[in-house]
Amino acid sequence: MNLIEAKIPGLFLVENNLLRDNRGTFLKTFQKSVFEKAHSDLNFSESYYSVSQKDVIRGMHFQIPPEDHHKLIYVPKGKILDVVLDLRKQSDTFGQFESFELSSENAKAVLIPKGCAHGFRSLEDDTITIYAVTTEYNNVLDLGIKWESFGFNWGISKPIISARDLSFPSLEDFKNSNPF
Ligand SMILES: Cc1cn([C@H]2C[C@H](O)[C@@H](COP(=O)(O)OP(=O)(O)O[C@H]3O[C@H](C)C(=O)[C@H](O)[C@H]3O)O2)c(=O)[nH]c1=O
Repeated sequence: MNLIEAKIPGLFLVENNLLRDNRGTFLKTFQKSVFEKAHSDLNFSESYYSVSQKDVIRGMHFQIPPEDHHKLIYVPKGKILDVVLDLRKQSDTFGQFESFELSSENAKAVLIPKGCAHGFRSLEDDTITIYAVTTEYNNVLDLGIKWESFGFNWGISKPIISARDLSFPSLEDFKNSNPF
């Protein structure tokens, strides 16, 4: 398990060791002694997963203070194009994004810091995405940025996307109320 810091400070690509034998595969998704080198306050409060058909886009999501959270993302089945957007006004990479291909085959994960928006495009049917977060869900503080408003090329113009995600403000409009 190896954490590689990305261009966005506090964002890490996690390279995992996928073990295979005649029964199938085994992969460790979290190890405190390794992850605490990245974030000392990494205490996960809850975890959930979604199943997505090809060309679903979920995002861009985040929770605002006091319930903002770090987020660990991995894909035990299928493949996603994972996207992270830095919303921290004081960050050198404010407004910048990074993307990673996560799949059951490459066994990679992404550790996302507080103050960043997260989303992904599913690249295969029946893709399972697992999320672990360091605060519990709060439907009032769970907000978003519109998927096509910050300059990222998703490679698709008509994704399968929720009405809620379509209703999010653009990055430009969000700037007026940005709490990060
Ligand atoms: C997270 C959560 C959601 N919900 C409800 C809210 C909605 O009615 C429904 C689905 O939630 P949402 O549409 O936010 O799910 P996704 O669009 O898949 O969002 C997920 O994928 C993106 C990429 C992320 O980064 C989010 O952290 C993650 O929540 O479950 C709950 O009742 N409890 C919960 O803890």
